[in-house]
Amino acid sequence: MNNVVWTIAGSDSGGGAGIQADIKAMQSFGVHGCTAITALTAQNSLGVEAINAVSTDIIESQLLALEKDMKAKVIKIGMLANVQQIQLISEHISHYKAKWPVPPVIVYDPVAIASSGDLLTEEDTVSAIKECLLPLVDVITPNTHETQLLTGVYLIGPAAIKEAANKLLSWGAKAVVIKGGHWDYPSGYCIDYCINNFTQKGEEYWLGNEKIQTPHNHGTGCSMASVIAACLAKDYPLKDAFILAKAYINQGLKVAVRYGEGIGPVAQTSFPTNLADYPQVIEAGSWLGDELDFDVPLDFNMAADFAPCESKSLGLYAVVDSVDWLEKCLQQGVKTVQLRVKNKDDAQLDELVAKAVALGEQYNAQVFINDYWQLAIKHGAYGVHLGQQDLENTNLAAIKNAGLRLGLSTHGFYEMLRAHNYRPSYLAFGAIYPTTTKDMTGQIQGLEKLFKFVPLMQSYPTVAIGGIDLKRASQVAKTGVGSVAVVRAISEADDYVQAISALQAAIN
Ligand SMILES: Cc1ncc(COP(=O)(O)OP(=O)(O)O)c(N)n1
Ligand SMILES: Cc1nc(C(=O)O)sc1CCOP(=O)(O)O
Ligand SMILES: [Mg+2]
Repeated sequence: MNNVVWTIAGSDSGGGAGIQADIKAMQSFGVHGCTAITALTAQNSLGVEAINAVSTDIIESQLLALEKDMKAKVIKIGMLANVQQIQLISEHISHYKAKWPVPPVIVYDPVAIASSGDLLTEEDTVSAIKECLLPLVDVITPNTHETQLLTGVYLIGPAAIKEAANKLLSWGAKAVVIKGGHWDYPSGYCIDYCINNFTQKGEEYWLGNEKIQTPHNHGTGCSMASVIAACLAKDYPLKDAFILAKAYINQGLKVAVRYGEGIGPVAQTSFPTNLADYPQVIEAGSWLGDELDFDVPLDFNMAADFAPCESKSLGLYAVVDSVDWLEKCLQQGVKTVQLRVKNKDDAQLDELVAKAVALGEQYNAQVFINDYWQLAIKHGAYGVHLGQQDLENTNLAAIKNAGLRLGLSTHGFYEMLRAHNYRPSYLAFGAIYPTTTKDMTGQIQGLEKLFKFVPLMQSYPTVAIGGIDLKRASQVAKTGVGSVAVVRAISEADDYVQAISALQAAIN
């Protein structure tokens, strides 16, 4: 695995921002940071005294040395001190994208030094960024001040944020993260925006949390972009990298201290493990969603705090596609079962759900119905299991008011925090391993992430799903997850009775 990330940026003699912050933030996320220095700034906690641009020859010699031996998976670009530097870096990036066996992902954090905006106010600088660099950039991460300088859009509200982000996309960037640390909208909150045309067209995300009150925030921009770069190098999707970067900054701001007379640097800490440091995923129907003028989908009716499950540990969880299999599992003592049927007509479904609910009652077990929440309500099921894409067109209030439990699927940090908005009855993490039961391309989490998800969501019953077989079940259980959900490990076993008892033993 190539965990090399380069930072092409300026040195901050005060140690709080630039190259110095980048390497520390990258280190916190377990990637190796290499550097090509573009400027030697003379600064301390009171301000910037000088910016000494490094010559393009010296920058090039650093890039050539790295290219020969330590190619990067992700390149983070920070301060570029003049048009010549922008042109040089653009030429090199263009060569890497064309010639390297694996083209690097480019994260560009435009730096308008201090609050004066010096480096981004020259017209030729902005044109060089637009014309040469932006078409090569995968993710640009300006703060609101830098966004205004680059786009000319005055950021008075959410519509203006979107307009500016779309301008940056139209100039070639594949994704835009606008850091809201300097934006006080709504008052007392820090709201960040991301639009991603990188993997999927026009996916957008808003994150928010109450502003952390500290003057010691030097280096937050560089650190946030470096964490995004590090996470992308570790194959996190951008929406998860965005979440983790914000959580890391929140964690660092809470313990930041001063080292000189002036503003101290954001503290460089470690992978965020405290839920209180994570931002909120802002959604339609929430208070912050209303403040940001989100449209509420027609069939959606927000609800949170669903009925709890009897126990925090749901044990072996059989996911089956027929009433016949449901009964076989119940007969073997499986206490959590899900009816997951696809492609049946309405009349058949009604009957299947009615039978599944009756069997659950007969065996005193928790039967969840996948997808068909109206039928689950109609027949008084124990609970409903829904995916993230179901959330927009489900009347959650109806499920809650009927007293049904709600289980939610999550695939990564972003979806986990989104699900947390609804305080469901349990959270499922998947797909832990590759599976042939369902196309989970790009959504395989692995055990390392499961080890992070479980303690963050410790107030919920938790479930792991995807590619879990008898050999893997005990490893999965060691993460502390309260339940292991399987399809093929039971349905394709040579002897399902023996498989169920072996899985139960492995989990316990
Ligand atoms: C326990 C559990 N976890 C995740 C899923 C996946 O549900 P969903 O996202 O609704 O996808 P489909 O199962 O409908 O394809 C699940 N069913 N059970
Ligand atoms: C139905 C399902 N949902 C998943 C998710 O990650 O949301 S993975 C999955 C398939 C699980 O099947 P098996 O145990 O055969 O791998
Ligand atoms: Mg479903």
